[in-house]
Amino acid sequence: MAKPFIEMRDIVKCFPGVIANQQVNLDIYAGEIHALLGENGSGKSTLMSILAGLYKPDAGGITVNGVEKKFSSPRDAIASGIGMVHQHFKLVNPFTVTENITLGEQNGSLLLPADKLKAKITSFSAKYGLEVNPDAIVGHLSVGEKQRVEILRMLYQGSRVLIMDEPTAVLTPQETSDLFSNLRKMADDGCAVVFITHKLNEIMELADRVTVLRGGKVTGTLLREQLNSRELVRLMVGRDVASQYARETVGQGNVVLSLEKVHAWNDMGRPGLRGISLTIREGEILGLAGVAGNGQRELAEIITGLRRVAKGQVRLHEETVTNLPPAAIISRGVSYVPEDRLGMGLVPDLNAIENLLLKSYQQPEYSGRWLLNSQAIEEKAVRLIKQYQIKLASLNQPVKLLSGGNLQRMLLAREISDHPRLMIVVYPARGLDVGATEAVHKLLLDLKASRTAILLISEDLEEILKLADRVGVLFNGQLVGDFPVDQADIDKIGMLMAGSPGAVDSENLAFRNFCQP
Ligand SMILES: Nc1ncnc2c1ncn2[C@@H]1O[C@H](COP(=O)(O)OP(=O)(O)OP(=O)(O)O)[C@@H](O)[C@H]1O
Repeated sequence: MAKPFIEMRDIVKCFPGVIANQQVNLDIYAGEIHALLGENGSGKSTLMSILAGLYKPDAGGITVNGVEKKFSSPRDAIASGIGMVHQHFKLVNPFTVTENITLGEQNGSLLLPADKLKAKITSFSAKYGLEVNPDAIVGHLSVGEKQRVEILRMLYQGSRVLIMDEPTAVLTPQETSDLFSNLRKMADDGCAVVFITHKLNEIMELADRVTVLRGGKVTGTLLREQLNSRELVRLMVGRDVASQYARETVGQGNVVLSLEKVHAWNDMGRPGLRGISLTIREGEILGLAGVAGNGQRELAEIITGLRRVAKGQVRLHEETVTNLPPAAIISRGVSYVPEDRLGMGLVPDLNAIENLLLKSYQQPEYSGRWLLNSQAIEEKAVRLIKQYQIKLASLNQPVKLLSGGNLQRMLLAREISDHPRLMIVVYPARGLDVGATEAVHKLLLDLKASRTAILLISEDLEEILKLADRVGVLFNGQLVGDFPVDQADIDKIGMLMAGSPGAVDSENLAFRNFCQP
């Protein structure tokens, strides 16, 4: 067998209070797609950040092509042919694709005439199917295109090992399938691809080998022919995980939320919601499927008061609340777990106590006339941390250092502890491993059992079919289906998500007339 291109040996990395990597060994071969699987906080990103030169290991070593290397910066790793594409892209929006790809270039390529530079980029694009216009302004590109620019940037700088940190978390199904075929082309060309994922189906589809981490240690490395989902889950969480839940029958409770022919503009000044009507009752989960960008964000925001309704009505418990400010909506028992956990849901630089009490610190039990009751506040935070099993190195750590699963638990802990009458939750399991997903799903089902009405917006059809009582589909700002879950099937929903003919009126000129100022 050929020698590995990369060997990571006995890697140890500690953070205050946490051993993120404990004696980890990992081999990466040229021409393979190697998946790195593990629960939230199992140490995957840390290990890859060491390989990409972002962190220095406390112990252990790395060899590239048999030569021992010590990386002090990502530049060193890139010089050894190792590049990482992060979940949050590191691109400069006002610059063009070409400018972004050559940014920070050290080898003099900037001196190449612009047409030669473009030709070089275009040849990479063509070779691996990474289509993108070299003159486009990056800020105008879709998420999938931005990711292609990041990959091109790494290839342009000479990367032969491409590390992708949860590359599909922000992609549509079509973009995901394009990405997979592009990654395969790179591997066939002799590059090594390491991709971090929580999604077992992606591993089954794409990986040549999988290394599983748990609690900072490797629990196993499996070859493609040895792969089976159950074994992977067991290596990852150390036990079997429920794949189905007993579905509680829903009573015909009172209507909590009703929308009547709601229209709203999106951020681009275009119709974002186009005549949406729906209701959700007590103890009911309405699951809304749809490809991201079809009105999901606008819908959550008009209910929570973060976006103006241009026409139509929003009612909570029969009371009209259209265009009331967010504080008035919160005070009526509405909780919101947004898509963007760190940008909108939590304050990254504040600690766990501050984030957990952000909405309730003004309540009399936590604040006296002049001063906050810091003991009561801390006690409540500690109680929530324990109850929701949030793993923290310290109470004073800024929450931006937490893993995705712990962030989501913290957000849910805060929102659920307010005993909401309506919960809006957007992509709840995005970026979470199976164990954390199971925990989040259980929290939502417990909430439903306590009669909360839940609007679940998700791109994961299996999640919707597993949790929801009713299923709707958002397409092009319209609700193009609303049926009981037992009448829903994946093909039918998939057709609606893709905008099956007749479902949508494409022009909807009447909307413009309603909404023009
Ligand atoms: N910069 C940091 N400072 C302190 N602790 C950190 C830091 N980076 C990671 N950790 C901790 O190290 C552990 C491993 O985290 P890491 O991000 O590597 O896990 P992961 O498997 O990539 O998780 P996820 O799937 O949620 O991204 C976690 O307990 C995390 O909280």
